Order: sequence, then C-alpha cells, then structure tokens
Amino acid sequence: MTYFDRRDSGLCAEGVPLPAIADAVGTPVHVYSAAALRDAARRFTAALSILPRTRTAFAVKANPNSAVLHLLAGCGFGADIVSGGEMRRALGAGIAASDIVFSGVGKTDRELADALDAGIGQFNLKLEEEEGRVLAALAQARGKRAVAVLRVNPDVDGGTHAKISTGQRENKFGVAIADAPAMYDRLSRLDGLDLVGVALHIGSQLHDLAPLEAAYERIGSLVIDLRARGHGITRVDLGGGLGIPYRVDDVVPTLDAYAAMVAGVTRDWDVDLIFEPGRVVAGLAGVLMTRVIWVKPGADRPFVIVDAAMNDLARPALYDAFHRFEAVAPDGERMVANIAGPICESGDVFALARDIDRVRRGDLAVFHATGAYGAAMASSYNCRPLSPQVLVDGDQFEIVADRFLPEEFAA
Ligand SMILES: Cc1ncc(COP(=O)(O)O)c(C=O)c1O
Ligand SMILES: N[C@@H](CCCC[NH3+])C(=O)O
Repeated sequence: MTYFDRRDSGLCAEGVPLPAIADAVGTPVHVYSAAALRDAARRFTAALSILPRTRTAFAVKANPNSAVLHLLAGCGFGADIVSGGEMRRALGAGIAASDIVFSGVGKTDRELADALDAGIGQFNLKLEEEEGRVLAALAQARGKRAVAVLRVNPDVDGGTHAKISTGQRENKFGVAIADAPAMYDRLSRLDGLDLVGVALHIGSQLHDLAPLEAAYERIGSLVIDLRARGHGITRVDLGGGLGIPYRVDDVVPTLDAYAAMVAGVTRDWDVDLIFEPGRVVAGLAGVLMTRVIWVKPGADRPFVIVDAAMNDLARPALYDAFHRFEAVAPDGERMVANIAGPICESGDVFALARDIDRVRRGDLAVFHATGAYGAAMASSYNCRPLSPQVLVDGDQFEIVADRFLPEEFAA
C-alpha cells in the first residue's frame, strides 16, 4: 500500500491533494505521510515480535525532523544518534534518554560529556580504545557508569553502494573483529564503564539478507568467544541497513524474512537485541515535491529543469541513486528527458534519459521515496534555502519545518 496515490484531484498525500500543499507552502517541499510512518513502524515491530527481548532505536540521521521523531516515539521507538545535535532533537521530541543509543564515529569529549549528563542509555564505542577511556574517565568524574557496547567490524561486504558500505575491513567504522576480544578485555577493566555487549552495522540499502546473516553469524561466534573469556554479554546491537524498493520492480527482503533470519542466527544468544532501522521506516513515507521551471532543449533530449536541486535531495548526485519521478497531474503523454536542478554544478542531475510523464513549465511533480536521507542531507549550497517540510495526517497537513535561509544569505 502506498500513501501517495492518484485520485481525481491528482496525486495526493493521504487525503490531501499535493497542489493544496504547493499553494500553501510553495515548492520545493518535503512531504511526509504520518500514516506511512506509523504503518512502517508497526510492521517493523510486528515482524520482530517473533523475537524475545528486542528494542528499536530509529536512526535519527535518516530523518531528524522533530515531528517525525515525536511520531515514532509514540510508536515505541527510541533513537540511534551520531551527534550532540541529534541527541537534542531526540530528547526534544520526547524520546527518553535511556532509549537513546549514541553511535557516531568521532564523538567529541563535549558530546560524550553532554550525553552522560543527559543519561544516554547506550554508548557504541568505535574505532579507538581511547574513546572508551575518555568516556570512562568522564563518567567517573560524574560518579556515573556509562553503559557501552563495542562496535565491531565483521569484514563482510554488504553488496551495497561503496559510499554507504560500512562493514568491510577498509571502512572507518568499528573495531576489526580479530582485535575485538583483546580490546574488550582491556575496556572491561575500566572503572566508569559497564561493557555489556557488541554492535555492528554493515551498510545501508542492503537488498540481500545473506551478507547480514554472515555478519550476524560472525558476531555470534564473537559472543561465544567473549563469554569464554569471562565477559557477561547481555546485549547485541544489530544495526540497521534494510533496503527499500526505489524502483517499482526492486526486490528487497521482507521484514518477516529478516526477522526469521535473525531468529535463526540469534536462537542461542540469550541477549537483548537492539535494532537501528532508518530507511526502512522513513524512506517510503516521504516525497519531494517540485515545480518545473522550464523544459530546455538539449543536445540529445530535453532537460526538465525543476526548482528542487541536489541541495534538497543529494542522493542522486552522491550515489547515482534512483528516485521515481511522477507528475502531480499528468496529461497521459510521456517524454524521455534529463531531469536537473538549478544549481551550478554538472552533478545537479536527478535523472538522465528517463522515460517520464510529460511535463511543462509550471507543472508540479514529485520525487518518490525521499523520507529517509532527503531533507536530512539538505544544504544551503548556492545560498538556497533549506526547503520546508510538511507532515500530512489524513486530510490535514502542518508545516513541521519552515523554509530556512541563514540570515547572512538573505541580507
Ligand atoms: C550505526 C548505524 N545504525 C543505523 C543506520 C541506519 O541505517 P539504515 O537507514 O540503512 O537502516 C546507520 C546508517 O547506515 C548506521 O550507520
Ligand atoms: N546517506 C545514505 C545512507 C547513509 C547511511 C549512513 N550510515 C543514503 O542516502 O543512502
């Protein structure tokens, strides 16, 4: 089921015709569906219900909008954060500090101290032993103990785009699995730290369960090893990474298949399992609505220049990512065109030689599946404002982030 469907009034977000949002808010605009978010959260939780003792921490990096986080908190999700800014967003949205996992590859001393003061429930230690030592010292100075897990790099190729792959030896994330036992021994001796387990995350937009299963199996062997060394392992953080269908015919693992795989691999682990989904919860719950500025003749085919750009949706420029393009009120004709934004950068292109609904100057259209890593990755390049964000719920909508331009750009 999709929450962005065509009705007599054209393309709608739930019960709201998209032109009504364009009239009220302007374009470009990120539009989220509350029902789609709730539905994705509910399906994720339902699939995992075959597992004992699970907790879900939404990866805030995928969509840090406060209203979105608040909605997901209402669905029982905690948060997986990577910065002090994300921590403040999560806390501000009503997520309890104890339900927050602090990942992040380079946490500053200040961020660690603030997180300890806030009472963050789990620190995922990465990279260096130093991080554990600094955290332990900061905790001790506060008369506290920080609950932590060690992020391990299982050296498994997730089979995804190189720029969103994180679980191979050459990536910057996590401690090499071969080094993990000795490091765990040393970290576990530090006062101020309660080391309770391990974490992993091998990459994002994974469309195959096999690499995840291989990585989880390696972590299972590590858990056995660590227990044999006398460590009480009570928690394993399995990360996120599940892919979504960006193309209509993309095949991705079902949540039930994922849960069944996890149930099989973790059968004997006897631990609390933490999940950190981002894209699979928010990705399909958003579209980026844009207006065609003009259709410009090109050497081989026309360029459709839209008012959204790579500063609103960076994924095509960064990863050659595919986002489906659909006219809000198509006339039934098709055209083959390049779709580009107005930014002075050759990479500001959303699609090349794409067969799309015919559009003309002034028409509205959407890029689909932009609810994750869409507005989250926006910038003000070319002194363009950050686009507004709107949350639709039934036949109502509200602006949940205003169009924003730093003052010095506007002056
Ligand atoms: C540590 C960690 N957890 C969770 C996520 C969320 O990933 P995804 O949006 O692919 O579920 C990421 C991003 O890839 C991550 O780095
Ligand atoms: N920004 C990436 C995902 C990054 C995941 C970070 N661990 C994307 O849009 O696909």
